[in-house]
Amino acid sequence: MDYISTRGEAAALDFEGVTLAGLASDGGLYVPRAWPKFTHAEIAAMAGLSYVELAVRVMTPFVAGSLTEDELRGLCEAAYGRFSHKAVTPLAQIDESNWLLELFHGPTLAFKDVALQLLGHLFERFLSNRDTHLTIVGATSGDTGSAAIDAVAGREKVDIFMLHPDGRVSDVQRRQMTTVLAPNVHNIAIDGSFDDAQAMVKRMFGDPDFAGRFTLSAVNSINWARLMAQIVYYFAAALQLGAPHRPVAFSVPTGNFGDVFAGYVAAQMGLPVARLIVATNVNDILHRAISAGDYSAGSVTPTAAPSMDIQVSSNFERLLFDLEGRDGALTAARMKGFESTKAMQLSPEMRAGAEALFSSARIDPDEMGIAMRRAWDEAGQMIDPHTAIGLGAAHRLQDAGTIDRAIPCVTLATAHPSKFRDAVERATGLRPRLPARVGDLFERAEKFDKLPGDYTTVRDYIAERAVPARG
Ligand SMILES: Cc1ncc(COP(=O)(O)O)c(C=O)c1O
Ligand SMILES: N[C@@H](CCOP(=O)(O)O)C(=O)O
Repeated sequence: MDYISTRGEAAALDFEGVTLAGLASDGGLYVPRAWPKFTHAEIAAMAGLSYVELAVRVMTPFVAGSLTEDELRGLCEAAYGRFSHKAVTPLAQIDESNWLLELFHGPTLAFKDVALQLLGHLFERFLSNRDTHLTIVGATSGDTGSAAIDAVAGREKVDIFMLHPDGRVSDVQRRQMTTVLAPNVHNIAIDGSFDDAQAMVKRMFGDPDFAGRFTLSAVNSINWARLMAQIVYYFAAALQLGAPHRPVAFSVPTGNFGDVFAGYVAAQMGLPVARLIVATNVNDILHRAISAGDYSAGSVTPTAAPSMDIQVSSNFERLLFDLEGRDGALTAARMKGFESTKAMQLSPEMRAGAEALFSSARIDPDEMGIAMRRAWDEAGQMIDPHTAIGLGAAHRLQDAGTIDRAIPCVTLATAHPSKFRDAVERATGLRPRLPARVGDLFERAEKFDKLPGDYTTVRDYIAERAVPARG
C-alpha cells in the first residue's frame, strides 16, 4: 500500500513512512492511493471476531509492505490489552433505534486511546531499527494530548511537545497531561484557542529553519495511522448490529473531522453505512459545510464540549480531496485559498457528493443538556457533553425523518462523563465519579509552561529542548 498527499506534490510513501512523517512535505495529508475494498462475504466472515482479530483484518491492507499480519497482531494485542473492557469498544442500547458505542475504556477515558495506544507501539516498532530520535509536536483541545502522552511517556527515542489552549480544557483533561512527569513529555499551555495551537504545529512542519533540524512527527489525526485505527470500531459496531446484511447509521460528535472521516473510510471499504451524522456544537463550520456548502471559519466560542471547540477541521481536506476527484492540484489551490481568506464554498457537485453519505446538525447547549438528561432518565446512561451532542443530533434527524428509525443508529460515545464532571453536573444535577483507574490524579504535582500565542516563541521553546536529527 502506498500513500499520496492530498496536495499532490509530496513523494508517495509506504505505511511506515507516513506514520513517521505525520504531515506531507507539501502541507497536505496522506491518504491511501486507493481505498481497499472488502466484499460482502469478507465482511460477513468478520462477525464474531475478537476486537484484536477484527483490527488485524481491517488494518492489514493499510499496513501491507510495512508490517506482517503477525507483527500487526502483536502490536494490537499490546495496545488493546490496556483497555478495561474485554470488548474494547462495547455497544450499549438506549432505545429501539439508538445505541452508544463506548469508546472510553482506554487509559485516558476517551476515544483517542483506541488509535494512540496503537500509534505508541507503531512508533517504537518503526524506530527500533533506526538511529533516529523523533520529535512529536501536537495540539490538543484536551483528549489527544492526554492519550498521546500516555502512549509515549517514557519511551526511548521520542520526545513529545503538546500544546493546549490555556484554560480551555477541563481540569481532568489538563491533569491527565500535566501530571505525567516523564522527562520526554513537555506540556505547553498557550494563550489562544485550539485552532491557534493546531496552526502553529502545521507551520512548524513547513518551517525550514525548524523542520530541517529535527525528525518531526505528529500524533494528531493529520497522521494517517490515527484514522486507520479508528476505522475498526465502525466495523465492530456495525457487525454486531447485523452488517453486512443490514445498514447502520452513525452519529459522530465532530471537531477535527477525524473520527467521522474514519467512518467515511469504512463506508468506502464496503461497510454498509446508511448515513454519517456530523454533529457539532456552536462552533459549527462542519455543519455549515455539509448543510450549505459554506466552509468558513468564524472565531472559536468556548463551550461545555471543549474538545470540539474547533473552527478549522484538519481532516476535511481529506474529504475535499475525494470530492475533487482526487485531484491534488485542485485541492492544494482550495486549501491555499482557505488558508489566506478563512473561507471556502463547496461547488454544487461537491455538495452533492458529501450529501450522499453525510447529514449534519448543530446542537446548542440547551439541546445538549436535554440529550444528557434523556439518556439518564430513559436509559440510565450518564453521558459526556460531546456524546450528548452526537445523541442530540441523532434524535433531531430521527424526529425529522432524515434517519429512518428502522435503521440502527450508533452514537459514538467519545469520552467518559467524568472527564467533564462540572458540565455534566450543570446539565443533570449528577456528578460523575472518576473511575479508579485514574488513581490519585488530583493529588499529583503538575508540570507545564505557559507561553504567549506567538509562533516564534513557541517554536524556539521547542527547538531549545528537542533532540536534533542525526547525520
Ligand atoms: C471527547 C471528544 N469528542 C469528539 C471529538 C471530535 O473528534 P474529531 O476531532 O475526530 O472530529 C473530540 C476531539 O477531537 C473529543 O475529544
Ligand atoms: N479534540 C481533539 C482535537 C485534536 O484532534 P485530533 O483528533 O486531530 O488529534 C483533542 O482532544 O485534542
